[in-house]
Amino acid sequence: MIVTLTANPSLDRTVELPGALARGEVQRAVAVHQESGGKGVNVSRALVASGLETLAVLPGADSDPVLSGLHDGGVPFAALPIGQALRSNVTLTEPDGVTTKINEPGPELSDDQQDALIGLLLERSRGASWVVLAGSLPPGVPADFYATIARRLRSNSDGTATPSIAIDSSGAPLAAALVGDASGKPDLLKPNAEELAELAAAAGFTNVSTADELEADPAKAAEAAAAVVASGVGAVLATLGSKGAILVTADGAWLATHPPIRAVSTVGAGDSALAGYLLAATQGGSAQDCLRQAVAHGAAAASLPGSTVPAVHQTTPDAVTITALQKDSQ
Ligand SMILES: Nc1ncnc2c1ncn2[C@@H]1O[C@H](COP(=O)(O)OP(=O)(O)OP(=O)(O)O)[C@@H](O)[C@H]1O
Ligand SMILES: O=P(O)(O)OC[C@@]1(O)O[C@H](CO)[C@@H](O)[C@@H]1O
Repeated sequence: MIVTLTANPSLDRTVELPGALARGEVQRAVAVHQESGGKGVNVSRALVASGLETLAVLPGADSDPVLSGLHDGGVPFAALPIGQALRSNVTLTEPDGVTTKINEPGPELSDDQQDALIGLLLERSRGASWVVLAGSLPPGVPADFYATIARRLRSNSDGTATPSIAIDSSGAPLAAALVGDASGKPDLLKPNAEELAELAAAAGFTNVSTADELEADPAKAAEAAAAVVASGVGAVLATLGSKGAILVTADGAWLATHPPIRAVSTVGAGDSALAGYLLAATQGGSAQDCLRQAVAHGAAAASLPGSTVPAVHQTTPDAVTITALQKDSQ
């Protein structure tokens, strides 16, 4: 069982434009898609699509459209009512694949609600193989929320094995994943290129590069990710958009690439990549198998509209090329 936590879920509305986005103009949409979203929710949706056992833990009332969508989509969830509506995030897609996203801050969670959400997660993740802590934190929630949860999961004394912990976030909550002792640090981090640049700087990597440089140079990205692993994180799966992804562990570093696809909407591609990784990991796959399935899932997600997530049969892992990389700078 893979449990996901989305502290700041969203109703994702994707608006397809007939041409390029024209600021200040009235434009007519060609189509609109609406899906329950938020990073952990997307991971759970992708796992359900491939028949894996998962539970999405999130705040929200039963009547909230995000929860109704999960219910209708057959995605198991456990929700904490918070007396406020969840947010809506809007995505504008242009025919050439350019995607513009506007994310709301989301409803504030009080201290009591934060404690209750952690309690719900701890209770429902007993016996889980993985817990995924994903997405931004809503207003009121401290940046070290995920580290606090990781510590609580690991200090659980109920006799069940501690799950592996994956974190996919950005900004301050992501940087906080590197602070403190080992018990608060994740087994797996899933940054994109921009987040990897921030993380590497936070990990003290002096040869810091921009996101564009890391996307263009996987060897440099592997060096940056190796600095993050050296700071106490189990593994870094860094997704590099159309350039594929790298995986860096204490044992090695690899690049995975997929032949070009026609990108329709990249929203949720990173979440699908993480789901692909976890799918292979729970089937006992090697590091390279996990990376291969991550990139196969990411490429399939990018070729689907809105934040649609692929099932494993829609992915093409055999088309993915894996190359070993040197992870340490010379
Ligand atoms: N234009 C593209 N062409 C081919 N594959 C893509 C493209 N964009 C994304 N992907 C695939 O999806 C994976 C994740 O993409 P990306 O690095 O953009 O994630 P992300 O920024 O975390 O996405 P999100 O936050 O929207 O889920 C990549 O590793 C790659 O496999
Ligand atoms: O605002 P956050 O929490 O950083 O990201 C939220 C979000 O952009 O992430 C998913 C795509 O990865 C979408 O479903 C959702 O709208």
